[in-house]
Amino acid sequence: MTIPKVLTIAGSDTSGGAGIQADLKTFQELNVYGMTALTCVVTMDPQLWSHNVTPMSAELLESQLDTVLNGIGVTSAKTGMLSTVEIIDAVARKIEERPLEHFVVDPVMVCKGENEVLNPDTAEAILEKLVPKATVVTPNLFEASQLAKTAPIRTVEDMKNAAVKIHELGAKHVVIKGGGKLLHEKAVDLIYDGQDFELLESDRIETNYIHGAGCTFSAAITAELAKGADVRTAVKHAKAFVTAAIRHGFPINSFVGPTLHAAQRLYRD
Ligand SMILES: Nc1ncnc2c1ncn2[C@@H]1O[C@H](COP(=O)(O)OP(=O)(O)O)[C@@H](O)[C@H]1O
Ligand SMILES: Cc1ncc(COP(=O)(O)O)c(C=O)c1O
Ligand SMILES: [Mg+2]
Repeated sequence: MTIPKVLTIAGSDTSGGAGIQADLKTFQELNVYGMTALTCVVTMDPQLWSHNVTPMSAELLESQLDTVLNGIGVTSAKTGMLSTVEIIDAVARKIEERPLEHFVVDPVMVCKGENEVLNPDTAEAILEKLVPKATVVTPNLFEASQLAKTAPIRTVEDMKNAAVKIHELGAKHVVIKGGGKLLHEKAVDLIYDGQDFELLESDRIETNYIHGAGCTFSAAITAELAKGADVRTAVKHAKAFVTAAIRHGFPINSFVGPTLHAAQRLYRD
């Protein structure tokens, strides 16, 4: 049996719902073989749940990328939290050395519940160095406004304008996640390929347990691409996967609730 091999280049969410943990759980659910290049470790204050990000050195990240890209090989890879400009540079260099069939860039700039960009320099580096190499880029509304350098995005029309600008940066497909924050009754995501817009709508679930939803969504896209789906089909399967995961999200303490990565398997949603 051959199983597609995939890589996530992302941070560790110690609480298990987002980051590299969400990616690996999603890969496992979707029948691909997951590998990792760790960029940083995120820990939380047990009393306040404020986040602390400790980056890896760029050298250590490069060694991990060499192991996987040069020593094994993958069909698709994704990025998540990258934390420093040096790490983003290292990722860009390694991907240039060994271009991938599919490269999904999830331009993580914020953690849910936190409003500040983790590091403003990284937003600019992601835009310049990684977005042009992306098969698919998957910003949430905040990240899309940062990449497109627009005012806050509130409507589907705003999403379309931002998608055009992000496509001009060089990404082949732009997927903007409206999620629960758009002025819309549904949870709407937008796909743009430089020609056509397609809106994906799902029921908007009333819940606070959506920690890691974006990581789960981009990991599912990466897995589906590795299995041979075209981008639109991959995004649609990923949307169904994350919607089920959100529907069965649950609290792990009084601060945070992740999505349930196993939801499709356990509940046949
Ligand atoms: N309340 C919700 N109900 C249904 N789907 C949602 C909800 N919130 C987010 N989503 C979906 O989850 C996926 C991740 O989006 P989002 O939570 O905005 O990303 P991020 O975690 O990167 O901020 C998208 O497909 C989005 O539409
Ligand atoms: C390591 C890591 N990556 C990514 C994220 C972003 O998660 P989300 O999928 O909710 O956007 C977080 C949020 O806490 C994180 O800790
Ligand atoms: Mg995100």
